[in-house]
Amino acid sequence: MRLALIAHDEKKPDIIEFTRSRLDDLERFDLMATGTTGKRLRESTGLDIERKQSGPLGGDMQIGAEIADGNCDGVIFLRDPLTAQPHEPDISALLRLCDVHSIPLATNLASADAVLDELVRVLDGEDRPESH
Ligand SMILES: O=C(CO)COP(=O)(O)O
Repeated sequence: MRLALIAHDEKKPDIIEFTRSRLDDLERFDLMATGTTGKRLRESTGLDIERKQSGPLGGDMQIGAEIADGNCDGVIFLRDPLTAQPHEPDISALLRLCDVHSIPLATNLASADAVLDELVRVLDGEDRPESH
């Protein structure tokens, strides 16, 4: 199962803290991230994370493309609601694609736990041997 992790600059400490607190669960996923988020998470957690471009340079669009191709099962995107972003159209496009393709999306810490809990529940179901 493939999960995208993204955080705006003001939220990077939060995504690092979140990732540390859910390390055992997150290790079960195939992870990808926008450039700087992925770099910071690799450095601080040692997780193996595929890094896309930095968000303002097209990383949000690349994750959007993964969603459109059916290669992303969830997005945790800790957005900064108080700072204008130069690539706001890219951000809106990514959020829109989550809705188009019905991809679980968390945009703050409280919902991040809820989305991850649900994805882990699905993973546990997939891991369970089939009963006959
Ligand atoms: O800007 C972002 C998402 O819109 C995040 O990009 P970085 O992870 O490269 O900082």
